[in-house]
Amino acid sequence: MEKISLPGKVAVVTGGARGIGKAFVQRLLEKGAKLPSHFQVVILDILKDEGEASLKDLQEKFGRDNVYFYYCDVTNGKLFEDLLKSINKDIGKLDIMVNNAGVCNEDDWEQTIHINLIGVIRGTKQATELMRRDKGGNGGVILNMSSIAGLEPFKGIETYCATKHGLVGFTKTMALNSEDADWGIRYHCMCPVGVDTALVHKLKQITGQEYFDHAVEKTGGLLSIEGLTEEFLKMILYSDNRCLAIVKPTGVQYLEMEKKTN
Ligand SMILES: NC(=O)C1=CN([C@@H]2O[C@H](COP(=O)(O)OP(=O)(O)OC[C@H]3O[C@@H](n4cnc5c(N)ncnc54)[C@H](O)[C@@H]3O)[C@@H](O)[C@H]2O)C=CC1
Ligand SMILES: CCCCC/C=C\C=C\C(=O)C/C=C\C/C=C\CCCC(=O)O
Repeated sequence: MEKISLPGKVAVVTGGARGIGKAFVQRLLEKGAKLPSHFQVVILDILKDEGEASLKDLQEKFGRDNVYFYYCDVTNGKLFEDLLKSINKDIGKLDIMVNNAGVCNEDDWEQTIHINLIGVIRGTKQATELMRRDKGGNGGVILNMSSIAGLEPFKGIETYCATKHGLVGFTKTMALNSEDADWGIRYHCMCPVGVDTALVHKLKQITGQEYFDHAVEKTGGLLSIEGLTEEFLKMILYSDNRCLAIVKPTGVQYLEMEKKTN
Protein backbone atom coordinates (compact mmCIF):
# COMPACT_ATOMS: atom_id res chain seq x y z
CA MET A 1 0.00 0.00 0.00
CA GLU A 2 3.02 2.32 0.36
CA LYS A 3 2.71 4.77 -2.50
CA ILE A 4 5.87 6.85 -2.20
CA SER A 5 9.31 5.60 -1.32
CA LEU A 6 9.79 7.16 2.05
CA PRO A 7 13.35 8.20 2.86
CA GLY A 8 14.57 11.71 2.18
CA LYS A 9 11.31 13.41 1.30
CA VAL A 10 11.07 17.21 1.13
CA ALA A 11 7.78 18.74 2.31
CA VAL A 12 6.40 22.28 2.48
CA VAL A 13 3.56 23.12 4.90
CA THR A 14 1.88 26.52 4.68
CA GLY A 15 0.48 27.82 7.95
CA GLY A 16 2.83 25.41 9.73
CA ALA A 17 3.85 27.76 12.55
CA ARG A 18 1.01 26.70 14.83
CA GLY A 19 -2.18 24.68 15.16
CA ILE A 20 -3.00 21.88 12.74
CA GLY A 21 -0.14 22.83 10.38
CA LYS A 22 2.43 22.58 13.15
CA ALA A 23 1.06 19.16 14.17
CA PHE A 24 1.41 18.01 10.52
CA VAL A 25 5.01 19.26 10.39
CA GLN A 26 5.86 17.45 13.63
CA ARG A 27 4.24 14.20 12.44
CA LEU A 28 6.15 14.24 9.15
CA LEU A 29 9.41 14.83 11.05
CA GLU A 30 8.62 11.99 13.49
CA LYS A 31 7.98 9.64 10.59
CA GLY A 32 11.14 10.79 8.79
CA ALA A 33 13.28 10.35 11.91
CA LYS A 34 12.62 6.61 11.83
CA LEU A 35 14.01 6.32 8.28
CA PRO A 36 17.62 6.03 7.08
CA SER A 37 17.36 9.42 5.42
CA HIS A 38 15.28 11.99 7.30
CA PHE A 39 12.45 14.10 5.93
CA GLN A 40 13.15 17.80 5.46
CA VAL A 41 10.16 20.01 6.21
CA VAL A 42 9.80 23.69 5.37
CA ILE A 43 7.29 25.81 7.28
CA LEU A 44 5.88 28.84 5.47
CA ASP A 45 3.86 31.26 7.61
CA ILE A 46 3.17 34.94 8.24
CA LEU A 47 3.68 34.54 12.00
CA LYS A 48 7.38 35.35 12.49
CA ASP A 49 7.55 34.84 16.28
CA GLU A 50 5.51 31.64 16.31
CA GLY A 51 7.38 30.36 13.26
CA GLU A 52 10.78 30.98 14.88
CA ALA A 53 9.62 29.39 18.16
CA SER A 54 8.29 26.30 16.35
CA LEU A 55 11.51 26.10 14.33
CA LYS A 56 13.65 26.13 17.48
CA ASP A 57 11.49 23.52 19.19
CA LEU A 58 11.45 21.21 16.14
CA GLN A 59 15.15 21.64 15.35
CA GLU A 60 16.00 20.58 18.91
CA LYS A 61 13.90 17.43 18.48
CA PHE A 62 14.66 16.53 14.86
CA GLY A 63 17.96 18.20 13.92
CA ARG A 64 18.95 21.59 12.52
CA ASP A 65 19.09 20.52 8.89
CA ASN A 66 15.69 18.82 8.82
CA VAL A 67 13.36 21.74 9.43
CA TYR A 68 13.26 25.30 8.11
CA PHE A 69 11.01 28.30 8.57
CA TYR A 70 10.51 31.13 6.08
CA TYR A 71 8.22 34.11 6.41
CA CYS A 72 5.64 33.85 3.65
CA ASP A 73 2.30 35.51 3.06
CA VAL A 74 0.45 33.21 0.66
CA THR A 75 -1.46 36.21 -0.70
CA ASN A 76 1.83 37.64 -1.98
CA GLY A 77 1.88 35.63 -5.20
CA LYS A 78 5.42 36.44 -6.30
CA LEU A 79 6.97 35.83 -2.85
CA PHE A 80 5.11 32.53 -2.47
CA GLU A 81 5.98 31.24 -5.97
CA ASP A 82 9.62 32.38 -5.68
CA LEU A 83 9.99 30.64 -2.31
CA LEU A 84 8.66 27.35 -3.70
CA LYS A 85 11.04 27.62 -6.67
CA SER A 86 14.05 28.35 -4.45
CA ILE A 87 13.19 25.51 -2.02
CA ASN A 88 13.02 23.16 -5.01
CA LYS A 89 16.35 24.50 -6.34
CA ASP A 90 18.28 24.76 -3.06
CA ILE A 91 17.15 21.50 -1.41
CA GLY A 92 17.00 19.83 -4.81
CA LYS A 93 13.36 18.75 -4.95
CA LEU A 94 9.83 19.12 -3.63
CA ASP A 95 7.88 15.93 -2.90
CA ILE A 96 5.01 16.94 -0.61
CA MET A 97 3.06 20.22 -0.70
CA VAL A 98 0.55 20.87 2.07
CA ASN A 99 -1.64 23.92 1.50
CA ASN A 100 -2.94 24.30 5.04
CA ALA A 101 -2.92 28.08 5.74
CA GLY A 102 -6.45 29.31 6.28
CA VAL A 103 -8.53 31.89 8.13
CA CYS A 104 -12.17 32.31 9.06
CA ASN A 105 -12.87 36.04 9.00
CA GLU A 106 -16.23 37.18 7.68
CA ASP A 107 -15.39 40.83 8.54
CA ASP A 108 -12.64 40.68 5.90
CA TRP A 109 -14.20 38.21 3.50
CA GLU A 110 -12.06 39.25 0.54
CA GLN A 111 -8.89 38.45 2.46
CA THR A 112 -10.44 35.10 3.45
CA ILE A 113 -10.85 34.33 -0.28
CA HIS A 114 -7.27 35.47 -1.02
CA ILE A 115 -5.80 33.21 1.67
CA ASN A 116 -8.08 30.17 1.64
CA LEU A 117 -8.80 29.86 -2.07
CA ILE A 118 -6.37 31.89 -4.21
CA GLY A 119 -3.42 31.02 -1.93
CA VAL A 120 -4.17 27.30 -2.16
CA ILE A 121 -4.74 27.39 -5.92
CA ARG A 122 -1.44 29.25 -6.35
CA GLY A 123 0.45 26.81 -4.09
CA THR A 124 -1.05 23.86 -5.96
CA LYS A 125 -0.30 25.22 -9.43
CA GLN A 126 3.28 26.20 -8.59
CA ALA A 127 4.02 22.90 -6.82
CA THR A 128 2.49 21.06 -9.82
CA GLU A 129 4.90 22.85 -12.18
CA LEU A 130 7.87 21.83 -10.03
CA MET A 131 6.74 18.22 -9.49
CA ARG A 132 5.47 17.23 -12.95
CA ARG A 133 7.48 14.30 -14.28
CA ASP A 134 6.83 15.31 -17.87
CA LYS A 135 8.51 18.64 -17.03
CA GLY A 136 11.58 17.13 -15.35
CA GLY A 137 10.21 16.85 -11.78
CA ASN A 138 9.96 13.75 -9.59
CA GLY A 139 6.20 13.62 -9.07
CA GLY A 140 4.76 14.05 -5.58
CA VAL A 141 1.72 14.62 -3.39
CA ILE A 142 -0.32 17.79 -2.95
CA LEU A 143 -2.76 17.97 -0.04
CA ASN A 144 -5.19 20.86 0.37
CA MET A 145 -6.93 21.57 3.68
CA SER A 146 -10.62 22.02 3.15
CA SER A 147 -13.18 21.28 5.88
CA ILE A 148 -16.58 19.74 6.46
CA ALA A 149 -17.55 23.34 5.64
CA GLY A 150 -16.42 22.48 2.10
CA LEU A 151 -19.27 19.99 1.82
CA GLU A 152 -22.13 21.53 3.78
CA PRO A 153 -23.21 24.99 4.93
CA PHE A 154 -22.72 26.43 8.41
CA LYS A 155 -24.61 29.48 9.59
CA GLY A 156 -22.56 32.67 9.89
CA ILE A 157 -19.39 31.59 8.05
CA GLU A 158 -20.56 31.89 4.44
CA THR A 159 -17.29 33.07 2.85
CA TYR A 160 -15.29 30.43 4.73
CA CYS A 161 -17.76 27.80 3.44
CA ALA A 162 -17.46 29.19 -0.11
CA THR A 163 -13.66 28.96 -0.05
CA LYS A 164 -13.67 25.43 1.36
CA HIS A 165 -16.30 24.29 -1.18
CA GLY A 166 -14.06 25.84 -3.85
CA LEU A 167 -11.09 23.78 -2.69
CA VAL A 168 -13.08 20.56 -3.00
CA GLY A 169 -13.97 21.31 -6.63
CA PHE A 170 -10.48 22.55 -7.43
CA THR A 171 -8.63 19.60 -5.91
CA LYS A 172 -10.96 16.99 -7.43
CA THR A 173 -10.41 18.60 -10.83
CA MET A 174 -6.62 18.65 -10.42
CA ALA A 175 -6.80 14.94 -9.55
CA LEU A 176 -8.81 14.39 -12.72
CA ASN A 177 -6.32 16.40 -14.81
CA SER A 178 -3.50 14.25 -13.45
CA GLU A 179 -5.30 10.92 -13.89
CA ASP A 180 -4.03 9.87 -17.32
CA ALA A 181 -1.19 12.31 -17.61
CA ASP A 182 2.37 11.39 -16.80
CA TRP A 183 2.61 13.94 -13.98
CA GLY A 184 3.15 11.42 -11.19
CA ILE A 185 1.26 13.67 -8.78
CA ARG A 186 -1.49 12.66 -6.33
CA TYR A 187 -3.96 15.35 -5.26
CA HIS A 188 -5.84 15.09 -1.99
CA CYS A 189 -8.29 17.18 -0.07
CA MET A 190 -9.01 16.79 3.65
CA CYS A 191 -12.44 17.69 4.98
CA PRO A 192 -12.29 17.40 8.77
CA VAL A 193 -15.09 18.33 11.12
CA GLY A 194 -14.23 20.86 13.82
CA VAL A 195 -10.88 20.13 15.43
CA ASP A 196 -10.66 20.54 19.18
CA THR A 197 -8.35 23.57 19.30
CA ALA A 198 -8.82 26.94 21.02
CA LEU A 199 -9.62 28.46 17.63
CA VAL A 200 -12.64 26.38 16.80
CA HIS A 201 -14.25 27.49 20.06
CA LYS A 202 -13.87 31.10 18.87
CA LEU A 203 -16.57 30.30 16.31
CA LYS A 204 -19.07 30.51 19.16
CA GLN A 205 -18.56 34.28 19.06
CA ILE A 206 -19.92 34.28 15.49
CA THR A 207 -22.61 31.63 15.71
CA GLY A 208 -23.63 31.67 19.37
CA GLN A 209 -23.26 28.73 21.77
CA GLU A 210 -26.52 27.02 20.82
CA TYR A 211 -25.84 26.81 17.06
CA PHE A 212 -22.20 25.87 17.67
CA ASP A 213 -23.27 22.95 19.89
CA HIS A 214 -25.88 21.91 17.30
CA ALA A 215 -23.29 22.04 14.46
CA VAL A 216 -20.75 20.03 16.46
CA GLU A 217 -23.36 17.40 17.28
CA LYS A 218 -24.63 17.26 13.67
CA THR A 219 -21.09 16.67 12.39
CA GLY A 220 -20.29 13.88 14.85
CA GLY A 221 -18.38 15.81 17.53
CA LEU A 222 -15.01 17.53 17.63
CA LEU A 223 -11.97 15.70 16.32
CA SER A 224 -8.70 15.44 18.23
CA ILE A 225 -5.69 17.01 16.56
CA GLU A 226 -3.84 13.68 16.99
CA GLY A 227 -6.64 11.79 15.18
CA LEU A 228 -6.55 14.24 12.28
CA THR A 229 -2.75 14.11 12.11
CA GLU A 230 -2.70 10.30 11.83
CA GLU A 231 -5.17 10.45 8.96
CA PHE A 232 -3.07 13.17 7.33
CA LEU A 233 0.04 10.98 7.45
CA LYS A 234 -1.82 7.99 6.00
CA MET A 235 -3.16 10.09 3.16
CA ILE A 236 0.23 11.60 2.34
CA LEU A 237 2.20 8.37 2.47
CA TYR A 238 -0.12 5.57 1.47
CA SER A 239 -3.28 6.77 -0.24
CA ASP A 240 -3.79 5.67 -3.83
CA ASN A 241 -6.97 6.50 -5.66
CA ARG A 242 -8.66 8.24 -2.74
CA CYS A 243 -8.90 11.91 -3.52
CA LEU A 244 -10.94 13.24 -0.64
CA ALA A 245 -11.21 12.31 3.04
CA ILE A 246 -14.06 13.35 5.32
CA VAL A 247 -12.56 13.00 8.78
CA LYS A 248 -14.80 12.62 11.86
CA PRO A 249 -14.13 11.27 15.35
CA THR A 250 -16.23 8.26 14.38
CA GLY A 251 -14.11 7.38 11.33
CA VAL A 252 -13.02 8.44 7.87
CA GLN A 253 -15.03 8.35 4.67
CA TYR A 254 -13.06 8.44 1.43
CA LEU A 255 -14.10 9.59 -2.00
CA GLU A 256 -12.42 7.72 -4.81
CA MET A 257 -11.11 9.86 -7.63
CA GLU A 258 -13.72 10.15 -10.32
CA LYS A 259 -13.03 8.41 -13.61
CA LYS A 260 -12.57 10.48 -16.72
CA THR A 261 -15.90 9.69 -18.34
CA ASN A 262 -17.10 13.19 -19.15
N1 LIG B 1 -9.60 24.20 13.50
C1 LIG B 1 -10.60 23.53 12.93
O1 LIG B 1 -11.56 23.11 13.55
C2 LIG B 1 -10.52 23.23 11.46
C3 LIG B 1 -9.59 23.82 10.65
N2 LIG B 1 -9.56 23.53 9.31
C4 LIG B 1 -8.56 24.16 8.45
O2 LIG B 1 -7.27 23.78 8.89
C5 LIG B 1 -6.34 24.80 8.56
C6 LIG B 1 -5.52 25.16 9.79
O3 LIG B 1 -6.39 25.70 10.77
P1 LIG B 1 -6.00 25.84 12.33
O4 LIG B 1 -4.71 25.18 12.59
O5 LIG B 1 -7.19 25.47 13.10
O6 LIG B 1 -5.87 27.44 12.43
P2 LIG B 1 -4.61 28.33 12.90
O7 LIG B 1 -5.06 29.74 12.84
O8 LIG B 1 -4.05 27.82 14.17
O9 LIG B 1 -3.55 28.05 11.75
C7 LIG B 1 -3.60 28.70 10.52
C8 LIG B 1 -2.18 29.06 10.14
O10 LIG B 1 -2.23 29.71 8.87
C9 LIG B 1 -1.39 30.84 8.92
N3 LIG B 1 -1.78 31.84 7.94
C10 LIG B 1 -2.88 32.62 7.96
N4 LIG B 1 -2.84 33.49 6.96
C11 LIG B 1 -1.71 33.24 6.26
C12 LIG B 1 -1.11 33.83 5.12
N5 LIG B 1 -1.67 34.87 4.49
N6 LIG B 1 0.06 33.34 4.67
C13 LIG B 1 0.66 32.31 5.32
N7 LIG B 1 0.16 31.74 6.42
C14 LIG B 1 -1.02 32.21 6.89
C15 LIG B 1 -1.54 31.36 10.34
O11 LIG B 1 -0.50 32.27 10.68
C16 LIG B 1 -1.53 30.07 11.13
O12 LIG B 1 -0.24 29.66 11.47
C17 LIG B 1 -7.17 25.96 8.00
O13 LIG B 1 -7.12 25.91 6.59
C18 LIG B 1 -8.56 25.67 8.50
O14 LIG B 1 -9.54 26.22 7.65
C19 LIG B 1 -10.41 22.63 8.74
C20 LIG B 1 -11.36 22.02 9.50
C21 LIG B 1 -11.50 22.27 10.92
C1 LIG C 1 -20.03 27.08 12.68
C2 LIG C 1 -19.90 26.04 13.77
C3 LIG C 1 -19.01 24.93 13.36
C4 LIG C 1 -18.83 23.95 14.46
C5 LIG C 1 -17.73 22.99 14.22
C6 LIG C 1 -17.93 22.14 13.01
C7 LIG C 1 -17.18 22.27 11.90
C8 LIG C 1 -16.06 23.18 11.79
C9 LIG C 1 -15.38 23.27 10.62
C10 LIG C 1 -14.28 24.20 10.41
O1 LIG C 1 -13.67 24.20 9.33
C11 LIG C 1 -13.88 25.09 11.48
C12 LIG C 1 -14.00 26.49 11.05
C13 LIG C 1 -13.05 27.37 11.29
C14 LIG C 1 -11.75 26.94 11.78
C15 LIG C 1 -11.27 27.78 12.85
C16 LIG C 1 -10.14 28.43 12.72
C17 LIG C 1 -9.27 28.51 11.52
C18 LIG C 1 -8.94 29.93 11.19
C19 LIG C 1 -8.39 30.70 12.35
C20 LIG C 1 -8.51 32.21 12.20
O2 LIG C 1 -9.08 32.75 11.27
O3 LIG C 1 -7.99 32.92 13.10
